[in-house]
Amino acid sequence: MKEEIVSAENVTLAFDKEKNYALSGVSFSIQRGGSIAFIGESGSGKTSMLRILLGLIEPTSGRVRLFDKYLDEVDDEELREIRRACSYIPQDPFGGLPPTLTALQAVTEPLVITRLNVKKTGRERAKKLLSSLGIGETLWNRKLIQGFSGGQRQRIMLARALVTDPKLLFADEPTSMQDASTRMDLVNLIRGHHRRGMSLIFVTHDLLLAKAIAERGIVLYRGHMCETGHTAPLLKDPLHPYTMALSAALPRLGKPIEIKTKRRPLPPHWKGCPYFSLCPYASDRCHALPPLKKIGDDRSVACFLYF
Ligand SMILES: Nc1ncnc2c1ncn2[C@@H]1O[C@H](COP(=O)(O)OP(=O)(O)OP(=O)(O)O)[C@@H](O)[C@H]1O
Repeated sequence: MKEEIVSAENVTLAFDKEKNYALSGVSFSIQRGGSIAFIGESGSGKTSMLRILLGLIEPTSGRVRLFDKYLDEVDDEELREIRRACSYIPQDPFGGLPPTLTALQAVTEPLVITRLNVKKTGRERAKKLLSSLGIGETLWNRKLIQGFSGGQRQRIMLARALVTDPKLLFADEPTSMQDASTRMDLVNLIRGHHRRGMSLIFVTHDLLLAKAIAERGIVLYRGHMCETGHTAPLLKDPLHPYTMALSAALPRLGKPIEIKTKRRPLPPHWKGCPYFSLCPYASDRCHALPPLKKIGDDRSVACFLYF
């Protein structure tokens, strides 16, 4: 059986004293070489989850284990060692790179920080990664990061993340500024590293992209897990009304699928289903919070339609 590389146990995160939760009871695990996508709209808690997994913020409750170590038990050196095995692509390409370096310097910098080979082979690897992402020789040496566009910076961030051959990649909407063709270059590069053993935690609002890149998905809505499972059935046969709405919103040929949503005001300190205010199937039962129910081998859904 494969080793578990990441696990989150009932993670919650509250940002204020009123206990408005950015995350509520999120649990999952990934085995070595596995991949998972967090899928959800803006504000659903995807980035907060990544930052907790990286040890950048502490959860209000719950625990995270990376490479068999609980993050709340490791000392600084152990945390540094864990981080050396990981790469993180933050969401913001404008804040995520040192502005006064050239592209090549920005990509080789992690090799210096992680004390990996920065000499010939490291530089060659950096150049190869940049070229494969359309940042050629004329750009990588001559131009400083501050002169690159958002989309180009995203590609440089990906090269910088992959140059150390990480065991685990955390990627937060890494293709959001790409057009359709360059997006596939990024996706294919990530997939190639994943096929060679890299584990992956990917954040996106796009169900289709989640399927292209990750084997499993967790659909988050207002910090709650609505549905989990393999990404292909999540897309093809969504069970939770929120996943249905995400799937229906995807561009497709022919007549668009219409999902009737209702808008109901939520009372303050609502403790029921987080999707209640928009759900076309909401009933009185949904004033309680539906637990995540296992449906089949690798599918769970938190909705009273399935109880
Ligand atoms: N530092 C903070 N202080 C207060 N609230 C915060 C803070 N960071 C995030 N939040 C809130 O937590 C919730 C989840 O935010 P998060 O950034 O994790 O969502 P997201 O799904 O990544 O959104 P996006 O796709 O827009 O980046 C949001 O309601 C957000 O306003």
